[in-house]
Amino acid sequence: MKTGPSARENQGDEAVLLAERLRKSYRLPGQGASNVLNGIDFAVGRNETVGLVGGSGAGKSTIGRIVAGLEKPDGGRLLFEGKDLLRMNARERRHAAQDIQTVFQDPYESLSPRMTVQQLVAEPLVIRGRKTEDAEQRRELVREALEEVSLTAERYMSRYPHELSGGERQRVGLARAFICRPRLIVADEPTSMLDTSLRLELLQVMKRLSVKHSVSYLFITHDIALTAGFCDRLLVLNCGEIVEAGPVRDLIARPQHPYTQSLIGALKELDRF
Ligand SMILES: Nc1ncnc2c1ncn2[C@@H]1O[C@H](COP(=O)(O)OP(=O)(O)OP(=O)(O)O)[C@@H](O)[C@H]1O
Repeated sequence: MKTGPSARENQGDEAVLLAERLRKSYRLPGQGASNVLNGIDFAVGRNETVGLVGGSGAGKSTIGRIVAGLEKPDGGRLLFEGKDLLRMNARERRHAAQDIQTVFQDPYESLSPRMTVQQLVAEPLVIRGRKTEDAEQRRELVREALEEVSLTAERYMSRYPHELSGGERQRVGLARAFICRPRLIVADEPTSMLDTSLRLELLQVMKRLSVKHSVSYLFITHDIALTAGFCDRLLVLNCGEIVEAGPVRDLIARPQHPYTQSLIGALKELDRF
């Protein structure tokens, strides 16, 4: 296991995503710049689920937004399958965006209330502008995508987001993410609005789909307990630096950095509660 701010694992060759020296700061009116990411390095391997853990304000979602193309870093490199996402032209970036999908914490925010489930799940195909499918073929792909997340197509296709439970909405979000067969999914706290049993169910569906479709996840969470059975590897982010990185079981069993030790310690305290 490697610790320290420069902990970059030797995954460059097979990495789906490779971040090098990523920097980001925000400037608020009347205040100086605040450094959120201080030159971080990490990799996500092919078919790998990498957990990104850390406390509130550590910079986790900032990383997620940068990888998803929703925000630009101030510096560094971000290679997706060997190509630098930060140096692509608009057309290349749009193309890459289809291979990198997102699932967010709040499905209310990410699903348009005016679209039916059928339209929502089909939308990425429409955006992609695939000429190969007609409306009937698209409907069939939506049906398959819904069945894959264990939603019966007939029951759900014509519903609107407000007619779904929180867990169902997150499954629709997953179906939307998977329908274009991405290679990487950034999942930012996808389960945090669900209760414990729904949380586990959603993680099981996510795991099943990633194995079936060979997808890698960058799984962002403040809850290290969730990562134990779900992630292959963990990155621990504290104050804009990756302070520790390694296989999830090793890292939880033998945390090296004091910050990781405090996260694991809090977990054990909770168990005793
Ligand atoms: N658009 C913005 N303008 C100014 N500051 C921002 C902006 N977005 C994020 N920040 C600040 O950057 C820091 C990191 O935010 P980020 O959302 O990445 O943290 P996080 O680790 O995801 O936290 P949480 O677990 O609470 O969601 C925070 O201090 C936040 O206030």
